[in-house]
Amino acid sequence: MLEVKNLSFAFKDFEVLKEIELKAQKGQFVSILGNNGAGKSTFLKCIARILKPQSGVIMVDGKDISRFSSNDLAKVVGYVPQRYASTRLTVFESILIGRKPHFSGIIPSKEDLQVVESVIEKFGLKPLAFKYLDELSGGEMQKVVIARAVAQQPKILLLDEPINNLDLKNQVEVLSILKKLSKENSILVISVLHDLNLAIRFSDHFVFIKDKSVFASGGREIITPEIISNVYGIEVKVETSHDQLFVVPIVPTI
Ligand SMILES: Nc1ncnc2c1ncn2[C@@H]1O[C@H](COP(=O)(O)OP(=O)(O)OP(=O)(O)O)[C@@H](O)[C@H]1O
Repeated sequence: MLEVKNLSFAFKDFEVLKEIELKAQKGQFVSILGNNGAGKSTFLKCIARILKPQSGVIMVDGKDISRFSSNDLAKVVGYVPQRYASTRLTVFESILIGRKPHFSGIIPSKEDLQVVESVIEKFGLKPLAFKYLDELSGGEMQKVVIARAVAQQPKILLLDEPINNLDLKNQVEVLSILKKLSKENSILVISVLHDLNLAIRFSDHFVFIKDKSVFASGGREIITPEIISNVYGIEVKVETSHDQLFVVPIVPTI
């Protein structure tokens, strides 16, 4: 469904990504992993067409996304950035804007309103629906930004560190919603995550970026101490508990 071929990107002469390859299918939850500055956000921005790669091609269902109109792209790819500005909109209005690519005129349809209502419900945002965004906490705002991208109903949902402002309960809740969405609505979810253990818990596919390239890509079989130690430059153990894998950093006793 998504195929990234030979993608390279540089900021002027500073090369960030080199010959990146990725194939992913609808219904998958893919985690993009790697050190700070490895190029994870840059990779998502290339797929979202915010940045234009110097070479390579990004195909969705066999079509090159560089040829899509902005509106058609918004129906296919949703993007939740790492940082976002707050505006003087209510939570309801902000999520409704996510439906804009689907409007036939300037008035939202009954279906648009129903989607917004169900997304507000799903994210537990009903009590905040008519609050202004600049009155929200960091975590509440983060949920709204994700909810808006979900209301957009894209085929591919890109999220850049979607849980970094959230408490543990909300981290699990948001990742559970995204996981359910990927399975039930056959959406391809691609998320940059820093919490390896939550990434392992929720993802079907992992992409480790190191030295500008894909260092390893695959399922649970690539969650090994060798690969993780190599990518992050820290010694780790990988343990199994309750049928789940856990990455444990080996920290010298202080
Ligand atoms: N607008 C820009 N101009 C020049 N260099 C940039 C720009 N944005 C990012 N970079 C550089 O590109 C590299 C990759 O940045 P990117 O944000 O993609 O990394 P990341 O893996 O998402 O990092 P983090 O985990 O810290 O968010 C970094 O070295 C960064 O300094």
